[in-house]
Amino acid sequence: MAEFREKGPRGPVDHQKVPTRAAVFVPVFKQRTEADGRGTPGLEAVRRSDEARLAEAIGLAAAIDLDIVASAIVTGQKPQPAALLGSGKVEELKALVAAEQVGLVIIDHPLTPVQQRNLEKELETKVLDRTGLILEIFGRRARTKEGRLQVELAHLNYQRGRLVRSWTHLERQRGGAGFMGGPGETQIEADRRQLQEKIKRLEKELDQVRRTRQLHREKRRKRPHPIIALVGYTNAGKSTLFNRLTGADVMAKDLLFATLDPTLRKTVLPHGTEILFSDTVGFVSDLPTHLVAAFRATLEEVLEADLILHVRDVSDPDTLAQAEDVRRILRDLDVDTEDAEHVVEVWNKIDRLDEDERHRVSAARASLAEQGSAHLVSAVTGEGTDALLTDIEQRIAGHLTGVSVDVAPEAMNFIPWLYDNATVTKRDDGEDGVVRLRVKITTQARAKLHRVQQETSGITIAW
Ligand SMILES: Nc1nc2c(ncn2[C@@H]2O[C@H](COP(=O)(O)OP(=O)(O)OP(=O)(O)O)[C@@H](O)[C@H]2O)c(=O)[nH]1
Repeated sequence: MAEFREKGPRGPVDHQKVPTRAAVFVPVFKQRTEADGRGTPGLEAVRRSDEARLAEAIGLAAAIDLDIVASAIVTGQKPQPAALLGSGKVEELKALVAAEQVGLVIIDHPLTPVQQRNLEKELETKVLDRTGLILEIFGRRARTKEGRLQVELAHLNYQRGRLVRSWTHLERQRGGAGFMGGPGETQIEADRRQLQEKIKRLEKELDQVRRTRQLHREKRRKRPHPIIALVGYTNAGKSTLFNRLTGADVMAKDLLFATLDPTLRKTVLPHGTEILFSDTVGFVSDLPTHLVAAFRATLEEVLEADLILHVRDVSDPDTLAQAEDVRRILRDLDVDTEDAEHVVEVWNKIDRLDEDERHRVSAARASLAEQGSAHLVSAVTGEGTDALLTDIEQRIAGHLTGVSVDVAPEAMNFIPWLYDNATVTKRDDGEDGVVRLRVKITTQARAKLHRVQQETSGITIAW
């Protein structure tokens, strides 16, 4: 967890902007709330410690240009409707905020619009809740047009939710139904309409971008390369592993959500199988449902993957809770996380474990044996990655068969087809003009190859 604390704000540098002095507070209530529980019901063992929650919140805050000058776990009996925290606590925070000249307060808990407004008034600073913070981070990280549009849309939907809620809240205060008109309401109505229009415009634009991407995807689908998707909690080491496995140079920094847009890269496995690796957005606990929905399209890469690698940071004391969060989001996306054939766990950062911890992790892994194994790796040192690649190849090979193809000179035009529809693992250009190829091919492409062979003379195939 120290890892989070070491992080400085390393977002895209804006030289004109001095980092905002910020404070991070994690409310913890004796009377547990759903948001506070954060784990899966019944999974007490994986419930985050308060310290881990604080460390993560600081890490998230540091992911944007903030200078964290104060942080604390704030305990209370139960959430208060007015300002989430009781008035005594708010007073304490106010003093801290003033003493440290804090310009932004992050509350790692969902806030109702009323709570947010009241806290802003009391503390005399801007206040962000967890969703607001995650949206800020996403906004800064999105690179592609689609990514940017998705974030903007999620932001607007978030705002819309807050407008609607505060509006109904006003209604209730005024005595509820029957009250029509009035300046406040008209203004909110107008704001809502404007938001609605903007949302519609964005949705249309996004649709267009997606259609273009869909076309690319369909083109790719015709290719025979299996797709392996890397998923995992933010900072688990997906991009580092992606680089290690593909030799790519994707930004892998101590930067949360460095990968917001999916990145695809082709690589060749030890025995010559070509595959595409896809690096995807990092997950985080309490990812608001509408945000997951917004990224659904991006995550379609994951849904269509032949194999999903769930990358976990096993050096993080919170690794169990993080894994559970990732599984929950995957399940939301209709991925069967119990399917060990399809989802493989990769336990990363083992170089950070001492002897005892290694033992413990190995034992935990051994106990998994029945449900499919996990790979112990270090994306940084490369330990375990060869075995991982070999395992991937074995799993993928089930989908591919090897075929030998001899192409006579009169059928040379057929060779590019073969490169497009199969993975060529060996090629001999014989002196007799015959090109002898060894290829790996999907069942689908096999049927096509059979048809092409019947229509073209000069092709000999040993199935
Ligand atoms: N010691 C050690 N550090 C690692 C390892 N893998 C990744 N890291 C570090 O962990 C940090 C996060 O790595 P990334 O690869 O950016 O993580 P990610 O999962 O892609 O992060 P998001 O983009 O936030 O989803 C970086 O500082 C990496 O250098 C590992 O095997 N060992």
